[in-house]
Amino acid sequence: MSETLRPLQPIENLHITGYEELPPPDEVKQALPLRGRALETVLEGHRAVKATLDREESRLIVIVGPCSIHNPEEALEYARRLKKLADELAEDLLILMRVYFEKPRTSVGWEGLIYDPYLDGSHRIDHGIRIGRKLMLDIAEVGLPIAIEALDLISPQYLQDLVSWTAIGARTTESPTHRKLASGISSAIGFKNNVDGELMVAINAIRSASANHSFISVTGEGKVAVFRTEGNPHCHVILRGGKSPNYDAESVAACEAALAKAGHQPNVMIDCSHGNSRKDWRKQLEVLKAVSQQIQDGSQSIIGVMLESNLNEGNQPIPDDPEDIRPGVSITDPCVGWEMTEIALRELAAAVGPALKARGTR
Ligand SMILES: O=C[C@H](O)[C@H](O)COP(=O)(O)O
Ligand SMILES: C=C(OP(=O)(O)O)C(=O)O
Repeated sequence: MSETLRPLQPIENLHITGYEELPPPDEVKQALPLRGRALETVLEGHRAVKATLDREESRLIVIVGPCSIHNPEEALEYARRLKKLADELAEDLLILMRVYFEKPRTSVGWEGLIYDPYLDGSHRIDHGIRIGRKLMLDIAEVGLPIAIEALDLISPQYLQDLVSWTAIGARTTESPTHRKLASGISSAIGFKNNVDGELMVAINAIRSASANHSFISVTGEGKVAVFRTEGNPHCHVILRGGKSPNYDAESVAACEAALAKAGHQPNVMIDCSHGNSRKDWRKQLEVLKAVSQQIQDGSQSIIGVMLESNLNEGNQPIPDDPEDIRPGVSITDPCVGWEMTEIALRELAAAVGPALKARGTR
């Protein structure tokens, strides 16, 4: 299956062991088309998130779901449960599901469903893209808008039409190529502070992604091309903690001030996980409560929260035999289990609803 690159010069491809061609994005999209209810879900997701960032609507955006998805059936079961909850809380919360397929590792580790769908190091990216796209279509068909992290610079051509909100992660917020990509992405996009907790990289990322750029990518037909962008007008910050947490009112106010100084909208999302939870799922609930309290106390800049949640709580190392993976449990960062997720989001909606309504809209 894998072909070997024959070097033209003895200095080329010294460390490349082979390659496989992928079908062009349009071919995959034609085989797995976005239409009907799924298309309506994506469009409504785009509209509602942007309306919230533009302060035309005042619900709280909630990005909730597994740290990473490794089992499509379990992800769909999660989506069905979440859809019911999203409908129940729709007056106060705009709920999107985290459908994270590409994991940025600190050093090495499983890199997500797209990169290694069989969790065995075979890296069947050709299968991963199709499996991922099919699952995204199924989730959108259920009626839940989708949130992803854009990590790879080419895979958006295969998948991004299904996405209603995008994140650039802590390890790539400072990357010029990701900022350029973000400038051309159709959905609203959140930039995390970096892993050390440095905020200015996210503010600079917004400045960059709001501007026009040119970069190299592939077309739907699979041809290499120069893409020109006009800049993304719907960028915001995500505070995810770093060396220390940054979800407290003082950190949020500092972020608000930095955004205002840079001439950007004071739109801040809080990630309850990662550096803010010290990767302890119980602490995510504490962070969520503290953020809820800030909104009740009148915060105007917090437009959303992110929660890592799965069918079952906690996480697990990937066993040697993927058959031994415990069902519904994260194989990356620890997640809140479903029962606690329901309780926490119901409490959040009841607590912040009146304050959000009092915020008003333009
Ligand atoms: O969200 C997931 C992880 O925090 C991220 O991919 C880094 O994980 P790692 O430090 O375990 O590699
Ligand atoms: C990798 C993630 O987060 P961060 O970039 O904040 O580490 C994530 O949200 O899955």
